[in-house]
Amino acid sequence: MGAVMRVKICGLSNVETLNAAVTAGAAYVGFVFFTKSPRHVLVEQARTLAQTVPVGICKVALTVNADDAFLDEMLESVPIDMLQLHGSETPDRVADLRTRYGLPIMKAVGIADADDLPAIADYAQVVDQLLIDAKPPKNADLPGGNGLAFDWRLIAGRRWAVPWMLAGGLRPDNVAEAIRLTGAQQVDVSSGVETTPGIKDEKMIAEFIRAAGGKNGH
Ligand SMILES: O=C(O)c1ccccc1N[C@@H]1O[C@H](COP(=O)(O)O)[C@@H](O)[C@H]1O
Repeated sequence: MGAVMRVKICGLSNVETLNAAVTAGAAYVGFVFFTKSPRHVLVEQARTLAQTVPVGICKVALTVNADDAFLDEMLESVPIDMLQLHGSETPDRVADLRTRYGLPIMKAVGIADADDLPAIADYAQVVDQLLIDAKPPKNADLPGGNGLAFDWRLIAGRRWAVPWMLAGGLRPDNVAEAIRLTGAQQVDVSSGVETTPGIKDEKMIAEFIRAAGGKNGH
């Protein structure tokens, strides 16, 4: 029997779409704590949402170069299972955060061409998981969540020392091909299941998880 595909739905900000992700079989649900993002949630809002997530589904907090004061406050209130670091956090900063909070860390690494690949192995030394995403365009407002894919052939057949997740421009109509080309066993989506930036669609969420072959093991 093949490995179970694990799907993360990121940028959930209301109970309806959170429930849709849970019901459709998401293994991870993500909350974005980045004020420039159309998916940004406040700490209180995330707390309310996170409290409804069944045990066994990983609740991920996405932050971008967050400082300790914010992380202390957020993690005090919100029952988070994993930190996703989506900024320019260095390997040393990642290692410090992992020790400070005792939570699994997933570091996003942006890929545009082959020169970006060594950073994946560098971060693999200090994280629990890697998130391999498209590098944002220069001057982009957001370091992720732009609906942009990279050339998946760049990572075809490659393996790293820790589990990894594929992200960037995935949609219900391309995720199966992305999985086939890269061998990913975990995939992450945000804008590909939205009607407009920040507005998730329950049907697209279910369609994406079905197309990816996702199950949460429940
Ligand atoms: O989703 C956001 O708004 C966001 C903001 C800041 C950093 C990362 C963000 N999203 C993450 O980006 C990737 C790819 O997203 P997309 O599917 O291409 O829209 C994904 O990991 C999101 O978690």
